[in-house]
Amino acid sequence: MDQLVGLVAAAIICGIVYSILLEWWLKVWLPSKRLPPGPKPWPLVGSLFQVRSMLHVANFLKATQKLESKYGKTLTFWIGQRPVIVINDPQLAHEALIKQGASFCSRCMFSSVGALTRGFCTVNSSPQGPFLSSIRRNMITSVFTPKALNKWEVQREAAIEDVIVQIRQSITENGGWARVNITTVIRPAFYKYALYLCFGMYVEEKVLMQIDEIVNARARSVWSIYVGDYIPAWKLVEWKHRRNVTRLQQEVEDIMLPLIRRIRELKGSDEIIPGTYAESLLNLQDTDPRLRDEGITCLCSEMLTASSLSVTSAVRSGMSVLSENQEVREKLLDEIDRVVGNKPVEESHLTQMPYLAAFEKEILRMYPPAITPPPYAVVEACKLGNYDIPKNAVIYFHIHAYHQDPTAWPDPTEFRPERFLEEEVDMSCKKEVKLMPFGAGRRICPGMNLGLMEVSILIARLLQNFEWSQDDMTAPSTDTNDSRPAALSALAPSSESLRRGIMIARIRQARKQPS
Ligand code: HEM
Repeated sequence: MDQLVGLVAAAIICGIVYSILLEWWLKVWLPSKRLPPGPKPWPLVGSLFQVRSMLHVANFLKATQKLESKYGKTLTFWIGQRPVIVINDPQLAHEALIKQGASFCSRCMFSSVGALTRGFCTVNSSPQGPFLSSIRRNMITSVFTPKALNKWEVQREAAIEDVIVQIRQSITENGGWARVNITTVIRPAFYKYALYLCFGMYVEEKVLMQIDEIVNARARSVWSIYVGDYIPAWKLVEWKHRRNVTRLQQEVEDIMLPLIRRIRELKGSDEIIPGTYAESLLNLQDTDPRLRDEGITCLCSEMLTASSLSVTSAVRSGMSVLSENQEVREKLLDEIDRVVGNKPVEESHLTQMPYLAAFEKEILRMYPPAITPPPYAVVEACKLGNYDIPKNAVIYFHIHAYHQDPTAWPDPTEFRPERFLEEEVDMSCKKEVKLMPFGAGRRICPGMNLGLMEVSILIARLLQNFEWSQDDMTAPSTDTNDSRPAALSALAPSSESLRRGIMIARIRQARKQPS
């Protein structure tokens, strides 16, 4: 009995304390901040129970657009004591990323990300500072300069040829047609390429499969919000995720550490290919002791993830649109025939193919592989428009919202590559944020030119070699890595086929040459 009275008394006291806290939070603390508006958060948990699907980034961002009529295009939510600000307004995104780039250039040091990157040892996850400058500069000079890109052209061509040969083989074995999953055909070929670029050697099929599992897990963790990153006590609930992440990181190290040691031992000898990404990182290690071997494994696996996920997603969207849009398909084929005839499209041909470039931009506008960059952390408290942005704010830039803005894009839901022939749009967003599939500002994707080239070449070659049609017989997608929100897929000619990326391929018959 005494116990029951004690429990009831404790519950009443907790209730009173919570109400006082709520009153103070809503009436005193919150109004003292001039943050962008948003639903009134609850103490301790914030907006977690007010926004549906807040823990899934794509669904969360989609939900914020429904709240625009009430709060405007820039909104604040809360998880625990931390504000999460979503910028759906392209002008404000430009002000933040370009005009105030020095404040909006860091990443959030979430423990869920730290566990997967040995303490933020990737370009993507590293917070602003000298270490980021050093690894980002190294990545650009050793992988993305024209000279470095030329060096690996043969391997890129081999990866593309690998994709074509595989599809052709399936068609032959199946008696004239094949059901092709674009994702599972392209990704391993690109892992192979990226592994060669990193270590100067090819690896067995078994290792490629293992890498695919790791890449998928990384992708999932990017598209989820882990409450434990905001409310430390919640980490207990997310123990399973943390255990999986640690296991995966261990697997990456088991595969890559021996390769790194081999390069260290044989550096300078003719037993290894010179100028690989891993070798450049070992050189960097000589001057920067913060970079350990485990960190090099993270940077190399970032190369695998970055070079395969977005490219595959864009090609999958492109092929799906082409399989249903005969007019665009014919225009592309005409251009390909005119520039290369029966020869395969190569990197050097791309500058002569404006329609292919316009088609690719329209794909990236309608179906951006990343609907937001990874969340930004604000370096120091600052003003943005009329708002005060506190130092620890988490910022999401909603790329999909900018690409569908009716004031920037006439008929934004219509798929029309010609819009990019009529108007030059700068994807680096220096003057304005309009088309931002690669992010913008100091963290803009360093692989932009390579990504654009790979997507164009793959689309052109897949179209040159095969006839594509939708596969209406397959089951709905179980691809958990498809980050596109349902609203975005709904804009596609056939939303389910686009999500699945599974299509029927046949060998393309020779076309009549255009006059
Ligand atoms: C169609 C292809 C691609 C798309 C759409 C894409 C998109 C993006 C986006 C949206 C970001 C975030 C930028 C920001 O934070 O503002 C990013 C960052 C990054 N991307 Fe890409 N990317 C592509 C291809 C590639 C390729 C091929 C590589 C490398 C092989 C690459 C490497 C990276 C890296 C390292 C970062 C992190 C940059 C940083 O945080 O400083 N990307 N990418």
